[in-house]
Amino acid sequence: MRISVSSDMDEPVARALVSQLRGRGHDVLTYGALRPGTDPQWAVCSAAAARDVAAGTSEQAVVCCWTGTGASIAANKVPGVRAALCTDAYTADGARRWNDANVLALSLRLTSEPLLKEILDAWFTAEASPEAEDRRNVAHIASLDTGRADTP
Ligand SMILES: O=C(CO)[C@H](O)[C@H](O)COP(=O)(O)O
Repeated sequence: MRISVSSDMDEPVARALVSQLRGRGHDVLTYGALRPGTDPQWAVCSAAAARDVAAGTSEQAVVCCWTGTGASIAANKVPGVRAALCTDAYTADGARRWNDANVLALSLRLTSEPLLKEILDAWFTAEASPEAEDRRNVAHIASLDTGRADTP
């Protein structure tokens, strides 16, 4: 699939991320410090990658910053985006399964290359739950995006 990737810092793990995604056969579009000429500020490059997902030009995105928090906050401001900050494989599995997350946020500080592989394995293996309760939660997130929440 096509995946947009952003990072505000040119760290070895960010480069490993791009390389691992390409190695898995994905078409990777980079932003920020990974792509000279684009704005490397975490709020800017994370939102750029997230907007690709909202626009449908990328199926998913991975947004990175030192803590992962700023990248996830910025990505989640884009309507239609469900970004999840994942620091382990279990969380990545749950983010895809229960949250139907379409953007993976990573901490450059906490993610080693072996851990990155575990997180990506879980992220790309898990599928969104078809359970009614899970779909209702995800639909509620969509209603929050529009400002017309379906419940208080
Ligand atoms: O984790 C981050 C934001 O959530 C940034 O990566 C961190 O603040 C470092 O940014 P800078 O190099 O601009 O100080």
